[in-house]
Amino acid sequence: MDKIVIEGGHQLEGDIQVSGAKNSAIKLMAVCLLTDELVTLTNMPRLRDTRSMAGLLEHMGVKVDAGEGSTMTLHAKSLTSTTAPYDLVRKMRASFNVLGPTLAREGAAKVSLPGGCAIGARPVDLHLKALEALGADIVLDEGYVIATAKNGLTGGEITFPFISVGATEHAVLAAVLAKGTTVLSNVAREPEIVDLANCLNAMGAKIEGAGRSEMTITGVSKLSGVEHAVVPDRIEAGTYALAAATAGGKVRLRGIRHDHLGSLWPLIAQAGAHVSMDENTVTIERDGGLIKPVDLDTQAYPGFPTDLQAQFMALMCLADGVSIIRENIFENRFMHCPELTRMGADITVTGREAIVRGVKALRGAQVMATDLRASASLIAAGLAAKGQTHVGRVYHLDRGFEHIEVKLGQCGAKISRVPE
Ligand SMILES: CC(=O)N[C@H]1[C@@H](OP(=O)(O)OP(=O)(O)OC[C@H]2O[C@@H](n3ccc(=O)[nH]c3=O)[C@H](O)[C@@H]2O)O[C@H](CO)[C@@H](O)[C@@H]1O
Ligand SMILES: C=C(OP(=O)(O)O)C(=O)O
Repeated sequence: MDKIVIEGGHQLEGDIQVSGAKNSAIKLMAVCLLTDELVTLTNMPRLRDTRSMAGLLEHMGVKVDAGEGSTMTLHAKSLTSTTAPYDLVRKMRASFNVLGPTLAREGAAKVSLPGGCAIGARPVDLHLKALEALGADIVLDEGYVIATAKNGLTGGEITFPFISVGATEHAVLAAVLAKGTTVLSNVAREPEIVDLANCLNAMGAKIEGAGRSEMTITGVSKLSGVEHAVVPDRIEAGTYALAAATAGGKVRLRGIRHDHLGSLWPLIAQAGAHVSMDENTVTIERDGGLIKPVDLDTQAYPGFPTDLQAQFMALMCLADGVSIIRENIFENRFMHCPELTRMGADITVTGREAIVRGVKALRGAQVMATDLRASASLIAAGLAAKGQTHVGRVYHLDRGFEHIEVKLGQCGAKISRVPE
């Protein structure tokens, strides 16, 4: 397995092109199960997660062509299997979302309970309740969800008790081909949900309200093929913005939707970095002045994303004072704290809160990536630290960041990937 080695203490200077969003791309890939026509996705990131999803879809009979660049075609002319086995689903959470579309198309599906980042218990009860509300019969057997809908799915009313991105997407993916109208209340409003709805609507679906708390879906009997560009990755963009603020320097992010990170920019500015933007770029600049402490509270969109919490913490480790970071979405998403502590950070975690007492400098150390975004926080800390940092278990990183060492290297970071 590879590790990332960083020689810290070099400011970042340059441009970074933001890729398509991993968390949209993998759900958009599942869309192909809803049509026997060709689905072409452009601005696709090349990631371990998109490869895993492609592997699962191929197992089900989908012809996937990932080509060389950022275009992927998927053709589910007919399905050869309605089973998504454990070995293919355990690698990532979103693969579970093949259940709804397969059920909608074939009337039956058997899908392993999912894996994904170990950041909490992450049950799928809301997904299953949503599918049941659409008429699915569901049993759990030996780690698999076995779902049937002999007469097809029918529209229903679903009020989610709390916001879930995955369950919202899953309900949408199932309801588009259901008979009748589905009303979804208290849904997630993330840009990735809007991206999914835009793609499905371009295929002939009738989805209203994406990006708002209530969505209405009028089922259609058939969806056509589509060509759709994946929305820019707001989490990747936010990660590089925070890395620039942490390491210092000036980085211009290209191909970004800055309106998707409305909760981040004021906090970066409050921390002491200068943020400027035009239509498709955002520039982050910090000249080495003091980093100010900023408190943070993760929330569902449009609140501050949990997927940037670890990276923001890396910045706060170097603040001139104390900040309190509260994680409201996942109950176990502070595993980067002991690793940052190995680099000299002063962090106390109590339940869902981390108290970060800023230190004057971080020191390079051997650290371990515990999950995807935690890995990125360790890299940002390593860029700012004195000396060498070795980040192990980079397979987490490869799930969701396209060529991170190349993109940072182009901005002057001394970063390389070496066999462990
Ligand atoms: C592949 C993908 O897009 N992953 C993202 C998605 O994950 P994911 O879709 O898994 O996250 P959810 O929004 O569903 O999870 C929110 C909370 O709801 C809980 N929950 C969820 C479903 C359910 O059936 N029961 C239940 O209790 C979860 O354990 C968690 O505590 O949204 C998260 C929140 O923005 C992001 O951090 C992840 O990067
Ligand atoms: C938690 C994440 O991914 P997953 O939901 O696939 O584990 C993430 O993208 O930060």
